[in-house]
Amino acid sequence: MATQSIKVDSKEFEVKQYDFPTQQIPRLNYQDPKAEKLIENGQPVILTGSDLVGSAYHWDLGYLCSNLGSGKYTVYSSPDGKFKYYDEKKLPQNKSFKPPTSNSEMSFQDFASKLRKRDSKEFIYLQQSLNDTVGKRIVMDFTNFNWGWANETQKRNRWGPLTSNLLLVGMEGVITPAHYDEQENLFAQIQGYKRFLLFDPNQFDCLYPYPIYHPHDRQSQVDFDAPDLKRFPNFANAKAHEAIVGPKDVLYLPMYWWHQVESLHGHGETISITFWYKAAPTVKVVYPLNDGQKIAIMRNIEKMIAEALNDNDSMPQFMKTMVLGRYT
Ligand SMILES: O=C(O)C(=O)C[C@H](CCCc1ccccc1)C(=O)O
Ligand SMILES: [Zn+2]
Repeated sequence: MATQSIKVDSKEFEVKQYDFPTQQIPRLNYQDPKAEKLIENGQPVILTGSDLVGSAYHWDLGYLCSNLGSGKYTVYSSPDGKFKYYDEKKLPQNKSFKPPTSNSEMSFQDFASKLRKRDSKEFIYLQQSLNDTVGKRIVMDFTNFNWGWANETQKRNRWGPLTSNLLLVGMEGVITPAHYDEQENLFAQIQGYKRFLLFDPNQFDCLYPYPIYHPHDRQSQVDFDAPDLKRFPNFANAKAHEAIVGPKDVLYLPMYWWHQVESLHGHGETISITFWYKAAPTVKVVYPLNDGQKIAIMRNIEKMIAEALNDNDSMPQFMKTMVLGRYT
């Protein structure tokens, strides 16, 4: 695997090299009017100085072990370090689907001891929404997040309600392959370094998401390590943005923006917390539509066709009949 070293803020990072060009995402103080403008326009930006999770900067494996209580945490395991998300609710309609990762519930202490055992060939990744089973010190840290700024940002951009805070603790080298989410996201980094490869929603036709009824809905079908340009020719035109986030950074990750997330080697396990917000309700449709709105329309149409046909196997032929030779 070809790697390249990139410098960010006088720090050097060894990162995997892919076939597409990348350009850096701006890194601005959270109170900079330029940063607020970017968020308003749904453009990604790395925010410094917000202390959004300042009360969690001291979270490390040891502290979490002693303060997360004995609750169970969902830990994913992958043989190749890739953790392509899949929707378990769609497994019944996809009998032949083989999940690429396994997951199990374990105490944080068990997870931490698995992490420390260097010999384990498997990669593991803890992904758990913060709930009330955590110890009271964690609850206190959580209540001391910079909610003033978070709530003000949510209001100013007319985002919907905060839906969840996901605690992510990953081994060095774990990768969440390219996908998009349907929520606005303030991604707070606490320990370690994560490289985000971001793609504008208008790159939808370069990234070939799975069909909507597939467990990997919203994930790209393209294997970035070995892209199949026969099946996915337009991937050759993909253009990425890149953001390396470290401790105390917050990345504003706009809804519908594609992202691949890599926990970088040489800086220890990564600890992150997501702040996912529902989309701003569309009060009045304004033309021309933006790319996110077009993706929402495509998803609704795919859902309606799948429902109307009531037979996913006939969907490919139906879609080709509708488009090929007619809308080309
Ligand atoms: O914050 C984001 O949006 C990310 O993709 C962060 C990513 C883990 C996300 C795990 C996940 C993906 C889909 C549904 C629920 C959970 C990482 O940091 O590795
Ligand atoms: Zn995501």
